[in-house]
Amino acid sequence: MPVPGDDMGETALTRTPIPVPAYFHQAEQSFSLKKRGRSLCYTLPPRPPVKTALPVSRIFPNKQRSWSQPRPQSVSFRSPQNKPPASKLYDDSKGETFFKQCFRNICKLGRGSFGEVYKVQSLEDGCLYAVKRSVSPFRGESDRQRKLQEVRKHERVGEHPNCLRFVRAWEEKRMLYLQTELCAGSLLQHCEEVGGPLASRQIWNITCDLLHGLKHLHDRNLLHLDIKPANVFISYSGVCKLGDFGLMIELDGTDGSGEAQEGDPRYMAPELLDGVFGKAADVFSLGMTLLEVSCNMELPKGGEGWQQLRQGHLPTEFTSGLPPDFLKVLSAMLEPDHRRRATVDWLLSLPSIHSADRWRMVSLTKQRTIGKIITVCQFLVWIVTIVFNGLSRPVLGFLHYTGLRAPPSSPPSSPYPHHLGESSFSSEWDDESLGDDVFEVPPSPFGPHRNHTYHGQELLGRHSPDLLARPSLGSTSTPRNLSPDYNLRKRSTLAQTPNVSRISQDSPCSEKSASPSSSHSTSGFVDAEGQRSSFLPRNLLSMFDDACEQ
Ligand SMILES: Nc1ncnc2c1ncn2[C@@H]1O[C@H](COP(=O)(O)OP(=O)(O)OP(=O)(O)O)[C@@H](O)[C@H]1O
Ligand SMILES: [Mg+2]
Ligand SMILES: [Mg+2]
Repeated sequence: MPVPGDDMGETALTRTPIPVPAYFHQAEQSFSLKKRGRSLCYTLPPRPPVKTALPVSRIFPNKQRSWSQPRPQSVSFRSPQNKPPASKLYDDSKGETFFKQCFRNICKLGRGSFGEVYKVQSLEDGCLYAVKRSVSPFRGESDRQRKLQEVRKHERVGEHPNCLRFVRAWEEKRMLYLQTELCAGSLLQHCEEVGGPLASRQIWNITCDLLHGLKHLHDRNLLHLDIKPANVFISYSGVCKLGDFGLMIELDGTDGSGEAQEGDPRYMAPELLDGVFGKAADVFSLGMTLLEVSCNMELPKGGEGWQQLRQGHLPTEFTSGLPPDFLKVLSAMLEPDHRRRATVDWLLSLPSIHSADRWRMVSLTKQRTIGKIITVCQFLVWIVTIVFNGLSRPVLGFLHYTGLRAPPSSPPSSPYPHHLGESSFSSEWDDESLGDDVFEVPPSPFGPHRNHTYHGQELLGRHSPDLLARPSLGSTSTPRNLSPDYNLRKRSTLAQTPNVSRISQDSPCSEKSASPSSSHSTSGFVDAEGQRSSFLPRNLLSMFDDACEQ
């Protein structure tokens, strides 16, 4: 018997509400608070074994493809030309990789299913960046094309203050490298550090930032499809940015769902199960992200709790403490029916979001102004130190000459013996072998192997004491639980790292503006101590908190 359709061209059957199972109320118990210290490797499936060399066929002639050549090649879909990435520093005859010649590897920031992300310093401009290197070599041309798509997607996103900035990409020895702006960490890492629900001001700020970032994507007919706290990055000035565009699809008139993949099931919109890929799916994932960070709730990957959240039931034991305005926003984002779900434009037009946005603008402006004042003060202190040093030397020489002061027992060594070309991690980036363990993180100086040299941390400390304190992680998404002993050491280390007030700058690209001496300060905290101004160290992410509180 034909089923009568309604004016939306829908059958009555599709509108029938899904029956609620009798044992549904028990699902309430399936929600839990977030467990601390659980690393992402718990949730990721084991990676397939990687072949470290191209398969050699005895039947078909072994054609050398251009991308399997050892030379680096720039990857761009805007100007597709097979040419090496531009850098004055790169010398083809040296035999070292482009990465090794042009960057200093500081530490590992995190790891996802696609790549491992490293904090690096460009030896060309001195700025800090993040470089994501594909986790395994291209297995063939189709695998390569699939991986290269992330570059095309990044290029499509373009520039927006709430989207991670893409710098460039290149491929070398069957690996893809993506260079992006460096952020202080992911929202997931921030929440792990806070260890509880975020303050309401922070939540509003995150909501505003991410809605603006999402508007930028949706206005360009782009769907992110992988919005989650691990893919939201917090800049050094506390601005939230959408990143990891690996699953992004372009609607561009066509459905685009042919190539679409669902992201993390915890944040996935229900309609994706039916193959309906639309902007509403991103709004739902953003809603889930906000629910997680505002309630410190462990989102279910499946089961009753998963179903319940996708039927509009928000667990009241978690959401009861949320401000009513925010709860309204959350409910509109988590509307089960994608056709009735709020759009980004509608959300941005809400009075509550409007006023939160205004506060956000004011606090960011204030923060930037304070940052600039601190930078100017630092510069002045640096000038005064130089002038003082210049004057004190002849005076001390004179005193020594007149016998009033004893000479130093040994000549003072250069406090900054390290130069930019050096990398204590160079072996980590040894591309001769491309196996799984090539990118093992060097032991943290705070970890059990504290005797290891770890020059990179000093540089890290200059920009982000918070990251300095955060040990390098095998898996980014969830940082390790920090022991009280570790926190104590962290504090004392920070106290010895005087240049950290530089974090108040907007960009981690402060090497250029830094004093020449400080830009080479990788010899150790003790050396640096006597040389620098006495600014108090500031925790980067606490600036975010401060900005929120303002
Ligand atoms: N620009 C950056 N600044 C700081 N940290 C970063 C940056 N890019 C990545 N990270 C860290 O590395 C982690 C993994 O990065 P990313 O999400 O881009 O990798 P992925 O392999 O594409 O992950 P996924 O499995 O989600 O696809 C992030 O969660 C974050 O902790
Ligand atoms: Mg990711
Ligand atoms: Mg990804």
